[in-house]
Amino acid sequence: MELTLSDLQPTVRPDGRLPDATVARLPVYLRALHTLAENGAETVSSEELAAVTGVGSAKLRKDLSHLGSFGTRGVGYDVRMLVELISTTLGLNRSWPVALVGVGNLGHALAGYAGFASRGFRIAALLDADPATVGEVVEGLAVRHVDELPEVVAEHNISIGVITVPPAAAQQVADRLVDAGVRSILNFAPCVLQVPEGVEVRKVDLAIELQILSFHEHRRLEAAKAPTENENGDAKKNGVLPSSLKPSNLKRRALRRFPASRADADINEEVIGG
Ligand SMILES: NC(=O)c1ccc[n+]([C@@H]2O[C@H](COP(=O)([O-])OP(=O)(O)OC[C@H]3O[C@@H](n4cnc5c(N)ncnc54)[C@H](O)[C@@H]3O)[C@@H](O)[C@H]2O)c1
Repeated sequence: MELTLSDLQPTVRPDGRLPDATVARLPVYLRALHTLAENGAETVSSEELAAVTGVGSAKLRKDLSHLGSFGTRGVGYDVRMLVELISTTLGLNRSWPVALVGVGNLGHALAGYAGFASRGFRIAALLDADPATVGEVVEGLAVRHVDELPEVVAEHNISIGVITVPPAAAQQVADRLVDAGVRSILNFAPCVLQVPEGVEVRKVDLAIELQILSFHEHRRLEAAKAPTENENGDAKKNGVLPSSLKPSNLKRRALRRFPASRADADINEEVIGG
């Protein structure tokens, strides 16, 4: 059966919201669908899309069912239609003006990143506090002083603020963005921001991502060093927590080393167990 976009009615929750986890996965599906479309694919099965996005196919089908059930058995999803639907759901069928505060190393790099525009985000303003930077033209935009934030937000109808200042200045910049009327903030500074209810903050922290990778590398190395050390004595490969890292053994070792400090030895099994 041929379906048109008007047949695709998102089935969001009664409160008008999609589950947060679904929202977080939609951009991942969208990126994969763009690649499929560029390679000439017209349809895609849920299994194929699941494989290229690394999401389980049942979860993927459930996510897409929130947007309207439109996959055709034996044919799959219409790639173009799915791109439209996800883009509309994410509000990407318009361009969002973004203000970036902190035009240092990272700010310069982000200002020059072409990927924003192609995904629906336009850097409309750059701001900084340093008189040496204010007035500099970066990617065709003259850097404005951060004191001008309220005027800049009104002038460009800014909806999203990006913070790329040092952590010590990030809260103050967030407060200024909120006072100026910005309700969505992307924070690159390694700190937690306090914002009033109704303001969305997303944090990007490369160091945290690297630390998570470090944990997995560490596990792999430990498993390779002691392949026979798991509980059954099997020589299992990756993904097995070696006994030296097992929470119970870590706890025992810690208690041996620091017998007076039971609290310190109370290791969070959930975190270590992965
Ligand atoms: N999220 C990540 O993965 C990631 C990666 C690298 C850096 N960072 C973080 O990004 C931030 C910027 O890093 P960088 O290397 O570009 O630093 P930088 O020192 O090169 O640039 C910071 C800029 O912020 C400006 N600034 C300082 N206080 C300000 C204020 N109150 N208002 C407006 N502008 C102000 C400075 O004048 C400077 O131009 C830091 O917090 C850093 O830790 C994050």
